[in-house]
Amino acid sequence: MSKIRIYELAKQLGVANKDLVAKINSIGIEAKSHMAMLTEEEAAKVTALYQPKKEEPKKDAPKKDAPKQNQPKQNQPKQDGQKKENDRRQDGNRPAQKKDNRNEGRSNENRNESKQGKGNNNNNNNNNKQGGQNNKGAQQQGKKDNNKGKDKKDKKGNKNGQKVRENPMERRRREMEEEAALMAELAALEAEEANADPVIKYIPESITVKDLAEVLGKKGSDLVMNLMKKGKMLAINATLDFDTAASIAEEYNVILEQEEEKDIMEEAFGAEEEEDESKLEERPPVVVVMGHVDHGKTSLLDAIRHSSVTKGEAGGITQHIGAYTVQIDGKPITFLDTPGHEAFTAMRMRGAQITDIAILVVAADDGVMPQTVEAINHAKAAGVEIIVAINKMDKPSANPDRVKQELTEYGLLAEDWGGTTVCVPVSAHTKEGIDNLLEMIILTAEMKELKANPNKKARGAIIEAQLDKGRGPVATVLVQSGTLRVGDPVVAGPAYGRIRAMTDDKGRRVKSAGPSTPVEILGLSEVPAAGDSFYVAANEKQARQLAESVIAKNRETLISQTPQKVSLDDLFNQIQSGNMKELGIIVKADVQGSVEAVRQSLEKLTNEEVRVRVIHGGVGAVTESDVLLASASNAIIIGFNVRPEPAAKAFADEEKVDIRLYRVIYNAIEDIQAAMKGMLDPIYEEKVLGHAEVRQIFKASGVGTIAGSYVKDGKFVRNCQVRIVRDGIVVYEGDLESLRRFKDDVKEVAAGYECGLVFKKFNDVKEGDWIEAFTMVEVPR
Ligand SMILES: Nc1nc2c(ncn2[C@@H]2O[C@H](COP(=O)(O)OP(=O)(O)OP(=O)(O)O)[C@@H](O)[C@H]2O)c(=O)[nH]1
Repeated sequence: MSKIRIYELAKQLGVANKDLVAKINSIGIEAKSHMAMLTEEEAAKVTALYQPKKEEPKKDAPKKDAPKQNQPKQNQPKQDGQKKENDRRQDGNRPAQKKDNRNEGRSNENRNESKQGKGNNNNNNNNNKQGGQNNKGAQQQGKKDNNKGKDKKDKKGNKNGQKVRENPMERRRREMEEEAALMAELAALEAEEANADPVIKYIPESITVKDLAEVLGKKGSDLVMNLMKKGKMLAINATLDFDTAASIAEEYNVILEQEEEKDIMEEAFGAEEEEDESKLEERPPVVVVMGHVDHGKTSLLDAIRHSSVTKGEAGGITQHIGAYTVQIDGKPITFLDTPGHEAFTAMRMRGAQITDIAILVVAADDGVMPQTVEAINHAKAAGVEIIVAINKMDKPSANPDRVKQELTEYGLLAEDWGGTTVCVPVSAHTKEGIDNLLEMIILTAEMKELKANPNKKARGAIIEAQLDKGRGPVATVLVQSGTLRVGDPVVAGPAYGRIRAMTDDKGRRVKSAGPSTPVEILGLSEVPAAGDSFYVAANEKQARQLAESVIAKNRETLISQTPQKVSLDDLFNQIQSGNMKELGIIVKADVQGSVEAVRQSLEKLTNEEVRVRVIHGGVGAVTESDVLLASASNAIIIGFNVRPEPAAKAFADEEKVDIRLYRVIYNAIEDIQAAMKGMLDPIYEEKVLGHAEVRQIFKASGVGTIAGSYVKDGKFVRNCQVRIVRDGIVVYEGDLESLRRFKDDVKEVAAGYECGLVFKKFNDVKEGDWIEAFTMVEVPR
């Protein structure tokens, strides 16, 4: 054993958890609770503390090996079952022990009791009382069944003793009292021990307060109350991460262990484990091309595969299946043929890490533009190697140095400037530099030592998929390991089926596809999503069952995850519950200067609990791509003097991404600051409750003017606010002091009833006045 929890050691030593924790702390080892872990060394140190005490007290108390000689009968039977407790029992048997020593003995016996039955325990108590007179106890040892009877005998014997000796009743009484006290203490310890024996329970990665309460065997409301008393304000439906739940559970003596997050597919097929080196073979790199609009992504991809998709598909030689492989000096490179980072991010969102290298296309005449920055951020976030292709070098206005200069601002320093980023000047038009770029890709890939085992069942990712009228669901898949074959039963998310046919990127029918090979497959039951992983199942039945489980799980996840996205309103709760360690923000503004200003001001808000990080900043409207990034990174979007594009707004609503729009930077900072402290001022909105007409005025001394009114619509409720309208003009707005029906105060008066209204500090109400009742309600931001 390398580590031991304190409660386990306490059990071994037979001491109360609390005492042990105190003792541990007293020797300078920090331990918050009995759940804390001790290293082997620490445990030994602590154990040592308890050993000398056993030996020390009596001169006739035997040392080390002696007990066996002196108290053989007493110890032997117990040794059979409980070697470790043996010594402690001796403590209990010793008369002149100090109080805490006695406690040790007792708590030990207490445990003993639970293990060996009551008789035995009584027996020990007797031993305790009788101190050195161990013989009786010793005679009783090992005869558990007879213990009770023996015990009685003991007592009788004592009584006899009293008769025979005229020894003072007093002493007997004291003894009885002592026994009673001892028993009570024992019971208390027993209860404590029962409590202290922690239970291990398993929970998922996150759990709601309600479910946690169930796990702990408590009422949800009790748990909320207890947490509240400890200063943790958590709603019953609040979701706690594992660590928070575990620390709460500790207080209830429950150890939480995390259930393995069971990915249906991984459970069925096993995680992609480290392969035996000898089985691995080199595989082609998978490359994605990213960059700003019109910087030449398509042209570059085009130039690379020597066709001209921009001028229309040439003779059907190359099929557009979403990915293709080119051979460079006999070495293949697989390109994802979907330029732009949307597809890339969509895949990443679904957990698919399929690309090895990202080519960042930057037009030499245009330089780094907003989408270039986005692309950099996306690639960095995914941990993908970036190679910069400075395109359009054929243009007279091309200025590669400016591009390199601008890239430095985003952490990319060109190799020839002393950095590590490979920058290759190219022209998709003249093909200048393309070979060099491809060479760099090969080099980078070699450095990365990309390998996979082709000799096993295939698994990989869906690159794109659509429903073809004639052929049904068609999916382009990228095999990541193993070899995919026609006839294989596959499952990809909710889709399953036996592969009917496979086509490669050149439109040729193929029978198999190895690692890093893109192929189009037919035969799936439905259209999977880009980014879904696919697996080859044992048979079609297994594939179908797994797909069905995925469908069911997706439904659950959709329901449970939807409200979990971060928003400023629940930021504080998330910080409190430990869910939020980093607040990601995307800043969009009208000018670059504002973006920078906001970035700096916001990042300064970082404190010990939460790090504020602007993961992307740019000029212009909030776009769908911003929302996509926010959603994938669980970030919020802040806009200055910009609006979201309508589609982005709709997308944000769908994805539950919080978009905040401001005109003044300071307001944004204030909001985030307030949200981090849980003090975001709520927004209130007036809600009209009803209307009444004043029909008669009464004066009552001590009360003031009572407006006898008739509720026309809605209702009036106690403590609502009112405005009195006379000839279209509001003459009073304030609180309703009292609401009565006849002489009684009432909670509410509905439409069609008469009532008496008294207004706070306003008596000038007149017949015919129109009263509007309203209340202010908090509205979600
Ligand atoms: N002079 C010159 N023009 C180029 C080069 N590469 C691309 N272009 C032109 O730049 C324009 C945009 O090229 P695309 O390949 O469509 O750019 P893109 O980045 O794929 O654009 P989107 O798909 O709209 O994001 C086209 O008019 C191309 O002809 C180049 O190397 N030199």
